[in-house]
Amino acid sequence: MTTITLNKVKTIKTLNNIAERGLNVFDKEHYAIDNDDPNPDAIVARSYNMHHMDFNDNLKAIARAGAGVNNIPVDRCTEQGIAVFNTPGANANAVKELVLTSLIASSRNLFDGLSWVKNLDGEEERISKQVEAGKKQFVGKEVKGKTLGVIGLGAIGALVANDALDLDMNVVGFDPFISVDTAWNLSRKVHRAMTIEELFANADYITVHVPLTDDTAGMFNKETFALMKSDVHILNFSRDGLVNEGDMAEALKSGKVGKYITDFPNENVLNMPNAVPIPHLGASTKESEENCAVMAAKQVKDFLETGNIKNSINFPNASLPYTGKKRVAAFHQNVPNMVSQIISVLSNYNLNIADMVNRSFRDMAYTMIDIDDEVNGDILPVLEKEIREIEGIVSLRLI
Ligand SMILES: NC(=O)c1ccc[n+]([C@@H]2O[C@H](COP(=O)([O-])OP(=O)(O)OC[C@H]3O[C@@H](n4cnc5c(N)ncnc54)[C@H](O)[C@@H]3O)[C@@H](O)[C@H]2O)c1
Ligand SMILES: O=C(O)CC[C@@H](O)C(=O)O
Repeated sequence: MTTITLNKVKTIKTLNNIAERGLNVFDKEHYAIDNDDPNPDAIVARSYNMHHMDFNDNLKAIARAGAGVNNIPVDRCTEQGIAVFNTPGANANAVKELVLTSLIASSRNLFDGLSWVKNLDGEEERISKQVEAGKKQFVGKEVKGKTLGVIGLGAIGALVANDALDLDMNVVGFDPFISVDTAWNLSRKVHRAMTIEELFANADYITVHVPLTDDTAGMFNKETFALMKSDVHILNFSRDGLVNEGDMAEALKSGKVGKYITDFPNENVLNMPNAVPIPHLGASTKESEENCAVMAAKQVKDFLETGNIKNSINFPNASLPYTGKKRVAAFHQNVPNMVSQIISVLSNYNLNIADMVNRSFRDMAYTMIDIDDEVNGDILPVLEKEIREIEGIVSLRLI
């Protein structure tokens, strides 16, 4: 087994509450969790909005213990050479369970019924009379035999779609970018809609599981509501920005949308009739919080110690077995000659290459080169300086 030598204690800053099992991945000999350090090596966060934050030059990685990364200024991180990670699928089961719970509970008017009954007062006999007289206002609908439209068949959407079949629902899914892995896991009984309009036209319930991006923002609006059945129930456990909330308020008032179940309450939602606001509980289970925190911490630790990358959203995935030899890890523009220029610096110092990997992602690329020879500590700063000076290098580490 290769022993990894860390020169100094690295600091990890956490934003939000990160499960202890995840933080324990960072052994105390080599890491300090220090939320006051202005120059941490890495940040681990959940939904904390980082758009207003400045990032120090020492920061190498940000890990989102969760799926959505719209709280992170990803483009700015890429410009500064900071790797951003997330934890795909680690909280999917938690969200799926709450989606299916809310689907049935809201269809049965359970949330309204519970608030009503909690406000009843009087003696037992009077309460039971009020219950029997009042319950007719909460008559609901069974989901069996109805059609659920699932927009986005990724980690969460695919689980929801498969399990809704077990509720005897018809399931229609729409995802033009579905991954091969998810397609394999999706039941053949899930009907794949060719257009989102087809899904809108047929669904009695619609649940959305896509990231918030420039393309998906406001995808629920008065034009798309017009394509839906009347009294459709919409479940949003993805992000509030997917919905034009002014249009949603109108659609709820007119009855076009029967219920809007959302994990993202705000002032608008709280004032909407028939909105069911849930306090962002989708991923809030012990299991999911631990899964996400452990996965995020392992990815960051591996990146800091070996340069290897898994589940980054702005760096390419790249992996080279770590043998303990001196490793050059460079994040750079995806343009010709970068690798040869780095190798040329190494060969000027008569350093032989043991292994290397070069991967690209959009405009950027990542190169790791293991040096076969013992490198004299004195030349490391010179090597670092010369490689950094190559045009197109964004960030560099000699690990
Ligand atoms: N409520 C919560 O606590 C909670 C927890 C986890 C995730 N989320 C949100 O849910 C989203 C989905 O999570 P996930 O883990 O399933 O992510 P995922 O990346 O596994 O799946 C997203 C899917 O959406 C698809 N997609 C993208 N654009 C689309 C479009 N225009 N139309 C249809 N499909 C489209 C992608 O192809 C992908 O398959 C996250 O981005 C996050 O915002 C919320
Ligand atoms: O951390 C949470 O509780 C929510 C996470 C969720 O919104 C996500 O995108 O993964």
